[in-house]
Amino acid sequence: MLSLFPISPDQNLLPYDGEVFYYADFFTAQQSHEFLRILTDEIPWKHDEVVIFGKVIQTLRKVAWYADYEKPYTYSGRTKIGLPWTPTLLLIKSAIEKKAKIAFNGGLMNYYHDGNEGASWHADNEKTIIPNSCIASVSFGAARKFEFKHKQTEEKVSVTLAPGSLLLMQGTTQTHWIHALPKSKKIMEPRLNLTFRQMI
Ligand SMILES: O=C(O)CCC(=O)C(=O)O
Ligand SMILES: [Fe+2]
Repeated sequence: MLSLFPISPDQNLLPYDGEVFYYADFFTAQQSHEFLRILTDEIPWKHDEVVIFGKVIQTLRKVAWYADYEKPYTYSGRTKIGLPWTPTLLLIKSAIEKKAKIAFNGGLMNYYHDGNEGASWHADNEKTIIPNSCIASVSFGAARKFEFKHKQTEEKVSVTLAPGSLLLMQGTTQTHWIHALPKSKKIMEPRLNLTFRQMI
């Protein structure tokens, strides 16, 4: 849903049980364009594999996992070894670290070819993530709706993630809320999303 007023960056988007901060113009339109072009080419995007009821299923969206010194990361029942950071990713990571005032040592990157691809409801609360740490999500390409749902009350909060935006999810967000990137038939353009994380 479009809001008449820009969301204040200092305003917590969640009403309770977590903290989510949104910065619409973290990167300029020109930077976003460049990062989309470079990262689309330089990241070795691969379909994700998830284990559902013991079966390995390939997801439509493509992913890549980066980390400091080849840290293994267990996610959706699969263990992955991180790729070494590229200069472009390090540039983005350091800009975000300055804003969030913390250091990230891992990142799950997502590539959605168009609105037929999304991310289903989940919380990023794997054992390999530092509990209640900050997850920083950067978006380039198509603007997409991103939703939060409280695990008990089922209250929903949604935000449109614009190209060049930064979303910080922190505090108890992953304990009490799940999130999703809903599919939308109207969206024809690709979207690239980088989620920087703090791993144990
Ligand atoms: O694409 C997004 O905005 C979110 C992806 C996500 O939730 C994740 O990588 O855990
Ligand atoms: Fe997530």
